[in-house]
Amino acid sequence: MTRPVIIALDFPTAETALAFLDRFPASTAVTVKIGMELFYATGPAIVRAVQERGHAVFLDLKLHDIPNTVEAAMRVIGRLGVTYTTVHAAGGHVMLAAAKRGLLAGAQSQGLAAPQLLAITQLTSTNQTILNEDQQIAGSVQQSVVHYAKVAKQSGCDGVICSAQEVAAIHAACGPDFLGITPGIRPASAQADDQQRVMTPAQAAAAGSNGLVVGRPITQAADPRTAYQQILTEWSD
Ligand SMILES: O=c1ccn([C@@H]2O[C@H](COP(=O)(O)O)[C@@H](O)[C@H]2O)c(=O)[nH]1
Repeated sequence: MTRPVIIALDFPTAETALAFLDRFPASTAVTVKIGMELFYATGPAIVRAVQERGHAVFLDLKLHDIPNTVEAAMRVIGRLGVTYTTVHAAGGHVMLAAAKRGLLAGAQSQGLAAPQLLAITQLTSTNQTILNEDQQIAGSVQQSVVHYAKVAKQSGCDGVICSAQEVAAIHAACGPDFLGITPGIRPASAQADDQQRVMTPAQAAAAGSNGLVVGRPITQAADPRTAYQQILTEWSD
C-alpha cells in the first residue's frame, strides 16, 4: 500500500500553484492536495492541469451539508479522477453514506476508480478547550476522533483525516486497513503555526500513519524540493 507524502498546494492562483509544482522535476510524480483556496479560485481546471503534469490529486473540499446536496456534489467530484477527497464526519452517518454513493456513481459514469473517501474527524487545529467549550463535546479529543472514525467506517468511508497522535487508536478501533491520513506534520525545527496536534514525520511513521499531508513546511521553505526530500527520508526510514 502506498504511503504518500502529500503536498498541500495552498496557493491563491493557478499560476503560483503550477509555478511551485514546476520546481519538481517532471519525473517526480507527487501527490498534491488541492484545498478550498485554490479550488475556489480556479475550479476543476486546476485538477486537470495537475493531473496533466503526472501528479495524483487529493481534492480536499471538506463537504458538510444535507445528504442530498453532498451526494450531488460528490457525484461531480467522482468524475474528476482524483485519488482522495474529504467530507466532515460531523455531518453524520446518513450524509457520509450519501457522500460515498455520489462518489461511486460519479466515478462509475466515467469508467474511473472511485476516489478514497476520507472523513474529517477533529481538525488538527482543534484542541481540548475548543472541543469541550466551543463544540460542547465532552471527553478527550482522542475519544471524539475515534468515535467519528467508527461512524465513518460504518458509513462506507475508506479512512479519516486525523492527527498522527490518534492513528494507533483508530487502527485499534477500525482495523489496520482503515486509512489514517495525517496533517499537522511538523519537522522538529518547524513552527506549529495554527496546528494544535502535531507530530514529526518520524513520529507519524512510528505511529502507523497511512500518509502525511504537509503544506507550509514545504511550500514556504527556501528550498521546497530539499524540504520535501528531507520529510520523505524521515518518513521512509
Ligand atoms: O484536520 C485537518 C484537515 C486538513 N488540514 C489541511 O492540511 C494542510 C496542512 O497545512 P500545513 O501548512 O502543513 O499546516 C492544510 O491544507 C489544511 O487545510 C489540516 O491541516 N488539518
